[in-house]
Amino acid sequence: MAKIIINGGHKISGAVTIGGAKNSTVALIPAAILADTPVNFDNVPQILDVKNLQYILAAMNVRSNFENGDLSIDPTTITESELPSTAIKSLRASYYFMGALLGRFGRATVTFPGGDNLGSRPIDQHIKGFEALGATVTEVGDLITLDATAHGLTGARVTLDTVSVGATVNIILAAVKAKGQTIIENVAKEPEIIDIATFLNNMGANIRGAGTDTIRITGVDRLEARNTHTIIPDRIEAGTYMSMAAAFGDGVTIKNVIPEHLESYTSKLLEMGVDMQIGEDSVYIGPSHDLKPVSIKTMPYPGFATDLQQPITPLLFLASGESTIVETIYPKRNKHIAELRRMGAELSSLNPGEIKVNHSERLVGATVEAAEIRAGAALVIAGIMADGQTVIENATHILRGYDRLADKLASLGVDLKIEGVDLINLMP
Ligand SMILES: CC(=O)N[C@H]1[C@@H](OP(=O)(O)OP(=O)(O)OC[C@H]2O[C@@H](n3ccc(=O)[nH]c3=O)[C@H](O)[C@@H]2O)O[C@H](CO)[C@@H](O)[C@@H]1O
Ligand SMILES: C=C(OP(=O)(O)O)C(=O)O
Repeated sequence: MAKIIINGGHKISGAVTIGGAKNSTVALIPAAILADTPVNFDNVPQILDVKNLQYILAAMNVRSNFENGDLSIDPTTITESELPSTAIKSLRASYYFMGALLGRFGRATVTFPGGDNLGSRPIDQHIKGFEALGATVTEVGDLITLDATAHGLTGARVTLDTVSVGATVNIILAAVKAKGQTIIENVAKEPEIIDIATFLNNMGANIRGAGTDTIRITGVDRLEARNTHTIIPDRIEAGTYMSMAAAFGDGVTIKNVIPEHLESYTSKLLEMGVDMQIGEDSVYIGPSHDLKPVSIKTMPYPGFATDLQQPITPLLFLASGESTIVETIYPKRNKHIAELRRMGAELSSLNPGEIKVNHSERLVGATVEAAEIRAGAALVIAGIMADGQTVIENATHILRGYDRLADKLASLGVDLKIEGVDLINLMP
């Protein structure tokens, strides 16, 4: 079981470069199996989710090679195979193999995905989309079987009942080679969805409207990669380092950022009074003084991201009064609260989805547990701020999605070590 051990209390400074977006990468890799040629990605983050996706690809006889942030995938020898359920369960985005395998073979059998424990995470909207395109969906226990081999997939109009990133991408993957036109309404507008549409369109797909409420897809027969796809920077990783820098920094530059992807986040930091200079593709955060409390409500993009409500929390401890967070996407996403309280922080949740964060004068190191990736990110920041040693157990959740965490934090001056994870395999 991986552990992160931090000797806190030392201010951070310097520069950190943000990696490729986890939530793009974990969709692009399954999307690659739709290609009729090998595909190449760069700016790929070194995260456990990528390793597990490579493992799943290998089970389908799809070779992949990952070095120095460059990932090549050759899906031309793909075979239909049983997918390794432990790897499928290790991450949420394994659900993209449903759409991608449907698009490739007209059928798929995939174990219900894993991913972080944020409360209930249904996939009914994904299924609704697959059925609209003509797939028969059967669920037996944990196994979901999708089958459209009798008549093939045919374009259809699908209106999502809930704005869902996963359902939007999964329906795109299934529709991209379907017969005719698919129209998906009430879709998610996250930048990662635009990234995936760009990758597929550059291979010859016909996807229009990514980034708006309605996406139109006209099916094509072949997808051929002609160039390397550069993955967009991870806005959640960037937001995490911005919070860390504002909470306990002496001047930190965060590079490889698309500031437009973080507007609802940076506007909250500015409202608090964080010293921030936003450049074209970088953000400088100066030392913080006299921060004000804020009210935050998580919303689908372009609203305040649920994936940043926990990472911003340690910064809220510095504010002069009580801040409130309303978590509308995952009301039970509060596994950080008890752990931060163990470190001396004052925060509580009396009603589901409502968190009150108070000024907390001093944090002290403790042994805590990362129940999920962003709860873990909050603990990393708190551990850096705390006096003494913090041991974060169950740190695999954090390493699922934070690129080269140990190297990046060490370069900012953090005294930390990671134990119990196969680091050699995570190195370039
Ligand atoms: C791999 C990936 O990209 N993960 C992100 C993705 O997760 P994920 O794609 O799983 O999240 P969704 O956007 O689908 O979920 C949004 C909301 O819709 C609900 N819902 C979703 C699908 C469905 O079929 N039925 C349904 O009711 C969910 O319970 C949740 O309340 O978006 C989340 C919300 O921004 C982020 O926290 C995750 O980091
Ligand atoms: C919840 C997250 O990831 P996943 O959907 O992969 O579990 C996240 O990145 O914050």
